[in-house]
Amino acid sequence: MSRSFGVDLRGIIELLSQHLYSSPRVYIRELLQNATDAITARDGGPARIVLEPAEHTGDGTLRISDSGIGLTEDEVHTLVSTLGRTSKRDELGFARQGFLGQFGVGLLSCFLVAEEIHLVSRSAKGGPAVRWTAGASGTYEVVADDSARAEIGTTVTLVPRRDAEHWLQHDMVAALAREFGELLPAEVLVGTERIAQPRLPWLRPSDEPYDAYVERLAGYCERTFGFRPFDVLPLEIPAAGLTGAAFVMPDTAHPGSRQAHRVYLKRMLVGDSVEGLLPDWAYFVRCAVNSSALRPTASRESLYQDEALLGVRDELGTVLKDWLVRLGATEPDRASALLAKHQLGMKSVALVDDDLLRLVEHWLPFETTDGYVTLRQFRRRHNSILFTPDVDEFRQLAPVAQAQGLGLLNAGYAYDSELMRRVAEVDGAVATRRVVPSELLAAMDRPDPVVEDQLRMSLRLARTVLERHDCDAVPREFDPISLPALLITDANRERQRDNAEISEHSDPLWAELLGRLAEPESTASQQLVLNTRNPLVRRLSELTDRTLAELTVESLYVHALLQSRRPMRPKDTAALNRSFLDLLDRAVRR
Ligand SMILES: Nc1ncnc2c1ncn2[C@@H]1O[C@H](COP(=O)(O)OP(=O)(O)OP(=O)(O)O)[C@@H](O)[C@H]1O
Repeated sequence: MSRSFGVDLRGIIELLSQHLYSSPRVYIRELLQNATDAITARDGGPARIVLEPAEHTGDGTLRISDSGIGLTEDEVHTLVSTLGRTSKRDELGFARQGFLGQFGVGLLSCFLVAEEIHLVSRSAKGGPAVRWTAGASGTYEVVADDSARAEIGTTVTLVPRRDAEHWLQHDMVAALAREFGELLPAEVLVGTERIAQPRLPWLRPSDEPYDAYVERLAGYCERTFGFRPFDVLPLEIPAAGLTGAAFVMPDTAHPGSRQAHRVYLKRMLVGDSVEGLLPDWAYFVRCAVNSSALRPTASRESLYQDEALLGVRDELGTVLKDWLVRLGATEPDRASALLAKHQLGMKSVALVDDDLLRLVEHWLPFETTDGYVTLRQFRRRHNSILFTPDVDEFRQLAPVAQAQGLGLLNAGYAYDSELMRRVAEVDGAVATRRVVPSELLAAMDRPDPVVEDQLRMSLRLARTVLERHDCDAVPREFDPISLPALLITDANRERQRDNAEISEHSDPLWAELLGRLAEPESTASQQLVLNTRNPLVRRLSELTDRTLAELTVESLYVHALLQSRRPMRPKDTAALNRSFLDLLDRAVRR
């Protein structure tokens, strides 16, 4: 007698195909999963799954037979014919240990490729064999037929949907069975070809030398992820029934790139681009793992975000961190090569992890006025780290700082300034300090009073010219001599505050100097520091042509602005054009 599922089956199939499963290919996974679970439930019986694709059955159908526990007629009614019913949960609805399935909808995925499903089964519990036939239209039939099957187990036959015939053909079935079921703990055959290999590739047989093991895993990584790993780490978390391997990528990876791990749950593939297994900072590591305790989402294509997954993520993060610290201690050259490639990730972890902070201090080179050196080397030379939080500011201040014998570090790249703050938190406030531009000003000498006097008129003129740029002119003697002027953007109020800050940390001489520098009458937001050692600046006082003197001052301002690499405002561009073209005009006319 034909019965109805009592639901709109076509609607459900459409729901599954469009919103749950990414592709019809998952039907093979669901069939393999049911066969494996049935074998597990039989406990101790033969473990054999045979897939016969269309070329083998000869009638376009696919047959999959297992030596599992089978189904009685009653079970076919209650379990197979009732959507959402499953034998793989206990009375309280918890997933039963050892089984892959849990939702009671997997068999329906066969309707993504099949018009009809035939199931013939004989139960290990006894009773006659039973035949179940269901159509995608939503009807099914159950018939007890003792002659349908002699051995205990189940055979499912799929009659293809129109246009889905290719899903049931040999090459497709073999490829999918290999992908999903390669590690299943049963003998899996497609036709006569054996698919499953019982050994998890990352487990090391007791007689395998460690080097050969690492080499074998490197080959596995190349085949699976497409890169030869920088290093291979075996993984084991007994509490999560997890074993596997982590592969460190040899080249720069993007910190924002998606994690893509190959994950098996109870030896069935979940996917090869599964996310969420490692902390975000470990973006340069790929894992292949099998776990018996983590849970899949309903689609079985990703991991369910629960406490167990969070625990695993933390533990794997610790394993990777320990490895990094060990590498730094035992193989410093390799550690620094790795750090150089994965700087961003390392820096981001170092912000929250002191072990990694030490590693970064030891091995990561930073741009400084001493060239590329590590934080540790820099601190050894200068006691504390004076840094700029901005690359442009570093470019502008480095030559001046260098000439004054001050060590300056470029902390203008991602995470650098935060790292400096972290070092100060861990090692005390004096360990690192942000440079304030006026600090450099403080390190420069005031000009000789005679020179200052000679330049008095020029300075007055310069202040008048620069007023329209909201800029003050300040004379100082500094190196390098070749640099005529340095532009310091430092709003007055901000400067006062910075000065107060420096006074707290500096010796009394500096504090006094800074006190003198806090010229209260100046409210300009910028200062053009004119280098009184520079010949061009010196010659300013000799100019009798006022217009030429004004043009020269404006050119010095624009030049210093360009040097500072700050954005040009329209009025700056106008000044650049005016001064450059007028000077050119004068030169040509002469
Ligand atoms: N090959 C089989 N041998 C024995 N029982 C089977 C077989 N295939 C399906 N069943 C029974 O039918 C039930 C429903 O199967 P279905 O694949 O729809 O869901 P499930 O495997 O329980 O859960 P999931 O939706 O997570 O796959 C199973 O719980 C199982 O009891």
